[in-house]
Amino acid sequence: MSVHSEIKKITTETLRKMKFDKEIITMLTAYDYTTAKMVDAGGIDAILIGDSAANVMAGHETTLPITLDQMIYHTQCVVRGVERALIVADLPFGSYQSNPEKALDSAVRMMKEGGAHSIKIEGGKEIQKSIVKIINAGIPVMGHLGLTPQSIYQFGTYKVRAKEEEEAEKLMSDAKLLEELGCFALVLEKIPADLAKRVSESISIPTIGIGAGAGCDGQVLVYHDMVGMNKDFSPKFLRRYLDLYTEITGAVSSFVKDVKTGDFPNEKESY
Ligand SMILES: Nc1nc(=O)c2c([nH]1)NC[C@@H]1CN(c3ccc(C(=O)N[C@@H](CCC(=O)O)C(=O)O)cc3)CN21
Ligand SMILES: CC(C)C(=O)C(=O)O
Ligand SMILES: [Mg+2]
Repeated sequence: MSVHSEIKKITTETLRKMKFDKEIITMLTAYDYTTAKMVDAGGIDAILIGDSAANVMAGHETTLPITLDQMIYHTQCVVRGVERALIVADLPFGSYQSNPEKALDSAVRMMKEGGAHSIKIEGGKEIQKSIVKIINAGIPVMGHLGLTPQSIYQFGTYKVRAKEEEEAEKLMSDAKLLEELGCFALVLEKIPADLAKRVSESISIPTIGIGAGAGCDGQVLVYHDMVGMNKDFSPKFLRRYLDLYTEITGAVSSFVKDVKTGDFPNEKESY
């Protein structure tokens, strides 16, 4: 890496400053080199190698089956495509919940083998010791509260979280705890907009929302959802910027037609 790098890299400190300057933070997922390159070139601030790879890459029903080895592989692919964005990698289900030592081992592997710049883990007070252990090793941690998909079998549904006062209060105190522990940012997933706004105003670290309204310090979406590759995922919080499902199936059927009719390859496309 050149010392005289032309590109200004985004760091956890950059995100902190963005909140201070009231500049809204953007994050998208990526799981592979080619996509990461495009997302980075589009000017995104942070790229998340989400455990949503279990869904959009592997076709699983939930995020639970993806392994640490698989997440490391996706992270390695993304890292090769990124020049500017901050790289955040999800620690998958089972790689940090059992004890702080295991959590640190998983985080270290994600940094050392994966090449991530930071890791994200789901939960608050329950995983406090693990968060401290990881941060003490010099690894930046992004928190994740609200709808935490690794706990889906406990929740039972993907409905909005923290609508009731009790859960909202726990979320607020977890958010303050994550700030105190030294997390550099925090994802808020599928919670009422007014709660997300109150949380964002109550802590100094940036909040990045998904289905958490405009009061957050940043917004994140799953790449495949926002480019319209996912036909069967239409939550209210999603904005689709392309209809790639239609575009790509159309392109495939044109290729099929051109080949079957003998139109492709033509003379110019042959040697
Ligand atoms: N493709 C994809 N996009 C995501 O945003 C995403 C994943 N996968 N996988 C991991 C988590 C799971 N997430 C989810 C999952 C479901 C809903 C959701 O709103 N589902 C239903 C409503 C469920 C209900 O009300 O019971 C919907 O409206 O589609 C939202 C976020 C967000 N993450
Ligand atoms: C939805 C985002 C925040 C996530 O955790 C993921 O993509 O796995
Ligand atoms: Mg995730």
